[in-house]
Amino acid sequence: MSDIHDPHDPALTAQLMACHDDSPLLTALFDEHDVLRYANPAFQAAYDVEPDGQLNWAAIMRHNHVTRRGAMIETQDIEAWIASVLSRRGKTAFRAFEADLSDGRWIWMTETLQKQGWLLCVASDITALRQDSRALRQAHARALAAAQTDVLTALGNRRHGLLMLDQALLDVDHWPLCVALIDLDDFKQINDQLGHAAGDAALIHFARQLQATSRREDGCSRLGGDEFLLILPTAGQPQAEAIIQRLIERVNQARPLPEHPQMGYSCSVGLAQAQWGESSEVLLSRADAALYRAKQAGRNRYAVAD
Ligand SMILES: Nc1nc2c(ncn2[C@@H]2O[C@H](COP(=O)(O)OP(=O)(O)OP(=O)(O)O)[C@@H](O)[C@H]2O)c(=O)[nH]1
Repeated sequence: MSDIHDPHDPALTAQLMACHDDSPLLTALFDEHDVLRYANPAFQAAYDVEPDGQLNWAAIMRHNHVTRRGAMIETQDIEAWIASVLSRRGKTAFRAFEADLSDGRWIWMTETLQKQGWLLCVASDITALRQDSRALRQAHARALAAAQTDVLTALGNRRHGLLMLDQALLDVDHWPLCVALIDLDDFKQINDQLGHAAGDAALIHFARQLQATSRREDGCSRLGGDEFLLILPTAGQPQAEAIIQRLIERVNQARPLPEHPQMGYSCSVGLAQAQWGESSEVLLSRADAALYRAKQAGRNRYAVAD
């Protein structure tokens, strides 16, 4: 039999790469740390980027924002914009959306999550499609994103977090699955002593630490007030504990308010590993009981649910 169907055939691989090189489709591959590992010439030209084995997606977006090339990003706060997109990027097996490029093109981007955590991005130029329904579609996409986003921190909001949890509990590919309920310690004091705006700044700061510490596939959301939910797919208890430990240490070292360089803060965490068939309500109530124990034990620590 001919080996033309052998996916490991080097000749076939070379042919496939040549196709990508010549293709008008924008194709890129990001690894599990969201570092760009491959981009075909169409993608490189569109996003003004060259893979160097270090550049991650967020850095590409910051560069695009500053230079006004590549992705069209209309925001006053690029970090909030990045946080908001990261709360959706790479969280589901497949996602597709429209996006504008600064050169005036309009693309249909698809993101396909590979089993090992790499993200395949393929986009086609849809500028020529009918413009009349475009505004409506964009408004719809914006409304959908807003409905999922916490206004203050730009993380997923409560509704989005709970929806992601329900989906994760049903997806066998996400198991083992852990969740962490996180609550800032004595947060009321920050508000009382330094004012509500300082409290807001601390909440935003914490949201950034949470995203920076977690993996791309993890779901970060703000449930309300100073309480956050971290969904950890494909993480057993030891891995989840390591991530939470890193988060607690990172927060301990942080000084969130430049105008109050002495002020630190901390958080407490209730960690629970999901059991097959368990509802999100029961899982969260176990995590909540663990969080309560962490608070009782002196705060600035995590406790694991029974
Ligand atoms: N600045 C600010 N404060 C908020 C916001 N939402 C809720 N809060 C405040 O967050 C505080 C939450 O306090 P609690 O979690 O009950 O208690 P705590 O002081 O953190 O103490 P422990 O949780 O027991 O460690 C309350 O004072 C709320 O008013 C917000 O969006 N911005």
